[in-house]
Amino acid sequence: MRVLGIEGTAWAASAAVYDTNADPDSIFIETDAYQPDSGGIHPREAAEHMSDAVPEVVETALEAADGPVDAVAFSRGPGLGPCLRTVGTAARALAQTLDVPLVGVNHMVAHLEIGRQHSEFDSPVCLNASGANAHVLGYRNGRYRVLGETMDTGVGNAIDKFTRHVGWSHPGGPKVEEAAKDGEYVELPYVVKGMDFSFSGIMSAAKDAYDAGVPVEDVCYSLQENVFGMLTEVAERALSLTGSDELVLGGGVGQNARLREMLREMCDQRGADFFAPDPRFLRDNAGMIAVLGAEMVRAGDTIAVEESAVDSNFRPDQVPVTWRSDEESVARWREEGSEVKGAEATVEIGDERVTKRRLPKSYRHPELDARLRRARTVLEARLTSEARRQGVPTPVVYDADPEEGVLVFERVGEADLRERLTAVRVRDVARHLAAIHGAGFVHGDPTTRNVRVDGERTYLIDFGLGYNTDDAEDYAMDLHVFGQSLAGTADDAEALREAFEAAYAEVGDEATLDRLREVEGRGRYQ
Ligand SMILES: C[C@@H](O)[C@H](NC(=O)OP(=O)(O)OC[C@H]1O[C@@H](n2cnc3c(N)ncnc32)[C@H](O)[C@@H]1O)C(=O)O
Ligand SMILES: Nc1ncnc2c1ncn2[C@@H]1O[C@H](COP(=O)(O)OP(=O)(O)OP(=O)(O)O)[C@@H](O)[C@H]1O
Ligand SMILES: [Fe+2]
Repeated sequence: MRVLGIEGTAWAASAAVYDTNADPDSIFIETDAYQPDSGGIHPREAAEHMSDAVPEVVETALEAADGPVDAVAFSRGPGLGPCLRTVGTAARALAQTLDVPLVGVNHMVAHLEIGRQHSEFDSPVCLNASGANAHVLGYRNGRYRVLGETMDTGVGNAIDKFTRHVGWSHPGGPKVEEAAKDGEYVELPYVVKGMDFSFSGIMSAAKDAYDAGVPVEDVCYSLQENVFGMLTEVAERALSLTGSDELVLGGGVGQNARLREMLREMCDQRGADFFAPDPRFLRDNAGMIAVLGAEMVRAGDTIAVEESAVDSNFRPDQVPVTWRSDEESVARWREEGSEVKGAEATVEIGDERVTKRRLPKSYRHPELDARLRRARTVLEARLTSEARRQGVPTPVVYDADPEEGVLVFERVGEADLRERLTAVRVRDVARHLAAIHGAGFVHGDPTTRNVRVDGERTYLIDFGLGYNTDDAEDYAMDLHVFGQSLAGTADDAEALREAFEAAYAEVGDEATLDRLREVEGRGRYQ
């Protein structure tokens, strides 16, 4: 079978024909890139580029193919509305002219599937680091579940906004990478909430630092260290939560050598496998659309022209994954022995006590690493005890050594919640979170792995990402993080989530639930 793929969500007018009998690595891709004269991508101009360039790249791709095509696959979203509409129209016309089926591909799922296919991994955690998006995903129960994502802009767009501020042309990512080679580390914000993260604080701090005269190469270097450190950390959290030992990378920012180096090093350090496709498959390209399009055709997943409207907010978790079996799953935790490897720490489990060590992470800049380990150890000791005073079951803290990053706790529970999920326990967790929010702090990482279970009793552990706050947004993020961890680890995630929110509603502040709705409804494609 031969499938024509067409890509045109933002900057790349691209076409490729994938022949399922040929090696997917060798696929011929024709791309014509839009380059703005000044500033960032102008949606109208980009759409004009698409209407000029798409027919040409399609013609070139069809000429390079060995014979007629059996289907036309196109990016239905997410992306810029004017571009999507232009390319959608071209794809529909072509499918009708050639009299072949039409396939509507989710661009973000294509970014991760190309890595999964080339890697030949079974069911990896997928990190999508692209211009308008940043997600950590894992397949479970027929969908790619979003385990974590940016709470504001995509990672590439965040970097590109900084480079516009300093007057560099679009795209900024490669220029930051080049400038960073001569830079030294300066402190910038670092924001991770469970497996979610945010770039707005770090980006305004980077602009301020530049305006205050910090050498631009130092700002670039430090931006990369923090932003990619955050992405690597959340990828590791996803590996730890799901028990997976495979990671694949996707998206245009994945072309950055420092990001790839950090991810590889993190995976090496925890004994996981890492795969990043070639740059031509990382940036926007029609090869990935054609390859996923072929999988979808094989699964009978084609669409009628009348139902092929584009969707600029098309989320990856909206896609029914027809081409993979329902039985497959990213989650595959095993029995752990007396030494547990978490995302941040190794935990030695004794009969009565556990010793948690935040060992240095070699992928992280040593200064950032020391700062995070120290601060999190202090906070974890303080908030674990503070939660107990609020009546929330937590382990007793026996000893804390912030310089070494070591904590000694009472051993609690028989298992992690992810292995014993029930509605009763999930409601209990909601009440614990309401209690600590009422006392003016957040847990920061309430996942099904950071709750220990003993009969019906549930204990909160791992307060290292907690902090004092009276902002409803922060409380809402605790609920959001727990909901996402259910999606990644539970079979009946929806029902459990409802039970969780209903229990929070009974005892917690209504404003927090209102804010949760707002957080979850927020458009993320800025
Ligand atoms: C929806 C779709 O239109 C969008 N596409 C997109 O963002 O293009 P993509 O090719 O995946 O990524 C482009 C981004 O990738 C960044 N980039 C390219 N090379 C880079 C490098 N060496 N280091 C860092 N960033 C880089 C660019 O600065 C730009 O922000 C997306 O996937 O989010
Ligand atoms: N006090 C405790 N009693 C019993 N088991 C514990 C205790 N603390 C930690 N564990 C076990 O060790 C695992 C990892 O601990 P913890 O979550 O504190 O480490 P981490 O590296 O921060 O992990 P992650 O960031 O992946 O959640 C827990 O999921 C739990 O199984
Ligand atoms: Fe993309």
